[in-house]
Amino acid sequence: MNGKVLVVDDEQSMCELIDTDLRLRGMESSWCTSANDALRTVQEQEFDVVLTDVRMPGTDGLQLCRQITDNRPDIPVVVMTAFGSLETAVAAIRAGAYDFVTKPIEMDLLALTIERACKHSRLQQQVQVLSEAVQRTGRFGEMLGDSQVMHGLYDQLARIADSEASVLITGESGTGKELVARSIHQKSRRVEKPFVAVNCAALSETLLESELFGHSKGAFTDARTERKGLFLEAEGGTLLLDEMGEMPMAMQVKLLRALEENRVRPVGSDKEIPFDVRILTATNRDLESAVEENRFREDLYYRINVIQVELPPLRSRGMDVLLLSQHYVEQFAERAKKEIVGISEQAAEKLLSYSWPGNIRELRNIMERAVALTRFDKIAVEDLPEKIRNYQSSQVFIGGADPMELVSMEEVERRYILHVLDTVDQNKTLAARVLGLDRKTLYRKLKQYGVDND
Ligand SMILES: Nc1ncnc2c1ncn2[C@@H]1O[C@H](COP(=O)(O)OP(=O)(O)OP(=O)(O)O)[C@@H](O)[C@H]1O
Repeated sequence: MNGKVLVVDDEQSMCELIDTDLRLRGMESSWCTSANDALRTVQEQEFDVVLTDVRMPGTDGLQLCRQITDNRPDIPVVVMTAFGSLETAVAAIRAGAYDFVTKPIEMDLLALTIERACKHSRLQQQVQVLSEAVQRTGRFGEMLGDSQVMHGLYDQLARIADSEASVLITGESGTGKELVARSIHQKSRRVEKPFVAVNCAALSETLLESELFGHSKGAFTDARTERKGLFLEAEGGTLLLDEMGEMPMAMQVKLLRALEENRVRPVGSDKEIPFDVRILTATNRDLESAVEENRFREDLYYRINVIQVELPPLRSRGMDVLLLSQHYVEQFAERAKKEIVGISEQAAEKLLSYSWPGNIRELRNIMERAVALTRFDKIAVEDLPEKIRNYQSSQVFIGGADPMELVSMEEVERRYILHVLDTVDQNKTLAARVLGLDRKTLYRKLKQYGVDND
């Protein structure tokens, strides 16, 4: 056990007894015999928990509890009440106490309560830090994230925002590809001009062609008026072709021609119109395999993939899960006019160990639901869906199958690198970014481990 406890009791012998016991359990501890002394000590030193008796001459334990929760809400207070005095216990909780224990004190139970309170206090501090981080750092445009892998991404985005090169944005569904495209546009010199996005999977081939290139009046049955098309609507700005992997083959040919010539020919027209648009594409498909299987044109692939931006899955972004959760809780709580400050420690643990197949979109939906459901001032485990509550994570078992097995640092490194690779679906560029290694070093290490580097 670790943590620092301030024990307050007007009986010195009681203070000494608890103090000694807590020290034996590995905790740090100090004691005072009056509430006023305690208030002073809390201002001078940092504590994880205050444990106080209720009945004391002068300022009593309940008043002390009120003053601490008003001035230092980050320090949980545990109150000691006499056995059978339930009213006092209720009054203590109302005064803001984290929990209570009854006298005569059962030391194991007290230690457990204090341990829980310490954990709670640490989480509170973490939430506070996260909340400040949401306000302050870890942002690129509208994107949030303070993890190493996200900072790597922000650097890359800052470098490419002002170039004119086509960018292929890849990543699992819900990882923020559209948001990245918007951010690139917002940071580029095209920012004053339009950003236009089109979902290539949502339209049939003919509709997609007239959506992108426009059509002349009477070009087909429904074409009663002339239409400009998205390439021309985005003039001077940026066009995002989303779900590019779904684009029909015949359309791919037409798109390639337009990109090569920087001109579009509206459906039913014989005039070609030049355009000045930066093209961004996004896909959650593996386009390289699609090229190999002849489902995607190789020439178009090279044309759109001048620069590739790979978005890491949420499960490889570490504490960003909590940062984003906190952000959405604040957003939805404000909308619902509910007083919710954050996420309970237990709920945070569940969120951190879940695998997030639907990434940030899934997390956003889950937080919206949790805010609507919760009856507490913090999102609790019961506010989370069953799939998260019951999720069995395959945690990194650095020690291997046998928990008693002791291994060398080198072996720990090998196991961790392989674990990260598994987590990002064997994507070596992403794994290198998560690990903070350059690709060459990662390749060298994988070669040492006998992993195929193709
Ligand atoms: N880093 C981030 N910070 C804040 N919100 C994010 C972040 N990434 C994604 N989101 C939010 O998550 C949701 C999904 O993002 P987006 O639509 O950009 O994902 P996508 O990868 O394009 O998904 P799909 O492949 O399904 O089209 C949006 O509500 C977006 O605002």
